[in-house]
Amino acid sequence: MKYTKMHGLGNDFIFFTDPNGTDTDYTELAKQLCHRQTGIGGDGIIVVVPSNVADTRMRIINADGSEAEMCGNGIRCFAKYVYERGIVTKEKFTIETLAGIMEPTLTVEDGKVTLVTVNMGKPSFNAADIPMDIKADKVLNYDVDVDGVTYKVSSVLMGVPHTEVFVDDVTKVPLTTLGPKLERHPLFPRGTNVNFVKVVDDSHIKVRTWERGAGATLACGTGCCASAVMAHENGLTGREVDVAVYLGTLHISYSEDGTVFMTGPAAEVFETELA
Ligand SMILES: N[C@H](CCC[C@H](N)C(=O)O)C(=O)O
Repeated sequence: MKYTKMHGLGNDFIFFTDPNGTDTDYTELAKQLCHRQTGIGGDGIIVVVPSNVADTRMRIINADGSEAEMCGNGIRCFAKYVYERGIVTKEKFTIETLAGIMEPTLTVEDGKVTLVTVNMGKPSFNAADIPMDIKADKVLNYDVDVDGVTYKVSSVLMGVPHTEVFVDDVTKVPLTTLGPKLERHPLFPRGTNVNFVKVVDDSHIKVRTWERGAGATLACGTGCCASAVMAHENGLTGREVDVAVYLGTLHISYSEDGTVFMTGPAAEVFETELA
């Protein structure tokens, strides 16, 4: 089987195509391939499978084997992968995901995809959609207790569940201690990704993420979208925000009608054959 290693700002994935992969259980394969010592290494695997409702379909399985509904950095890489292999030949097309149909628009130079803008759809704010076990139309600055300490969180569904914690310095956040405790907090029946956010000014934020099913990652695309959306909903930024992560920046546009557009790079590292 041919595997391709790709990343979006360091959020890395192992890609392959499976024409018969519509219902395949990839749990064990994901754990095996994502292992950083005994496998290829990655935050997840991403599989190209057929779609009846879009030009193609993306399945994303986290390193722990759990399947996620969507992946922002992954879908930019997915768009590059399918275009450069001729699976899709248009520079604007549709991708079926468990979170709905997403629409990438490609920047192509000499046949190579150099930048991808994705229509990520609209966030869902109601606690029941996230899901979060409280009654709220929108979850802003909600008090959550973790080991006797109260944190103010803002949670949202941006394809996948995201919980925002606004901080003064993203280099001093309890990513690997508080991250997993919020990820699996009883308030979130399907878990949550956790983003620590520093607001720099009206159009710049910095984000560090602990991902559901993958742990601390170098970037999280849906997390950058969720962070920009909730920074605006908290009155802290405008609707056009550059989100800085370890290895670069995503531009998030949160339109007046609620639609979110994410623009950023996608990189192919290597391709290999494994038995
Ligand atoms: N770990 C996430 C899925 C991948 C999201 C992230 N890698 C992104 O770029 O959006 C979850 O289980 O919700």
